Amino acid sequence: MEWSMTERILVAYASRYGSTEEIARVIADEIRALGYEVDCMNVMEVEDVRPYAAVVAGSPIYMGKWLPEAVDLAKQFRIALNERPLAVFAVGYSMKEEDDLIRKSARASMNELRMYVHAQVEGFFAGKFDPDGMSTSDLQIMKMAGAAPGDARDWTAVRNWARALPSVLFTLEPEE
Ligand SMILES: Cc1cc2nc3c(=O)[nH]c(=O)nc-3n(C[C@H](O)[C@H](O)[C@H](O)COP(=O)(O)O)c2cc1C
Repeated sequence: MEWSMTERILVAYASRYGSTEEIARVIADEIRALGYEVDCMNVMEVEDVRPYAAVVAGSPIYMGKWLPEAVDLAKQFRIALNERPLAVFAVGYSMKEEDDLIRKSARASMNELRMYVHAQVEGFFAGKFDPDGMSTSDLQIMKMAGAAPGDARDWTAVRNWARALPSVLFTLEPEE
């Protein structure tokens, strides 16, 4: 099948405090800069994935798992998602450090998702911990985990991942 540059790509994200949304928007901008049409929206706003030639979906990791609404997207649209190229990414604060165990647990955050869909590409990005505006219970959990506030997002890593996506997903380099 030939993919035309006018076909649309969906970037869908879940996000509790906005840091994953910002990563999704940068991913969308990078793909757009390659000449593709891109829609970027919260997973809860997605009505159908069939208008899209490919889908990129991401969620932050909370207590070792994707947010439920992001898993729901995969569950609800599993047939259509398995019929088109799919890339997924997880955002977690633990990933500010490089470590086999952290990697393993980040990969495990997608276990439930993998029950429904098969993604061709998986990405893992460090997130952000900003106590401002955070719920008391979430703040308590982060404090108990001994996390220090900070923004560990690596925009170069995000951009590089996004830029490589169309050629990987479509196995076709976009035309200049
Ligand atoms: C209650 C709570 C639990 C979290 N659990 C994890 C976790 O299991 N693994 C991880 O890497 N990060 C964890 N984080 C960090 C978030 O994934 C990180 O802050 C992310 O950037 C938040 O994304 P958001 O701003 O889009 O909601 C947790 C944060 C909170 C507040």
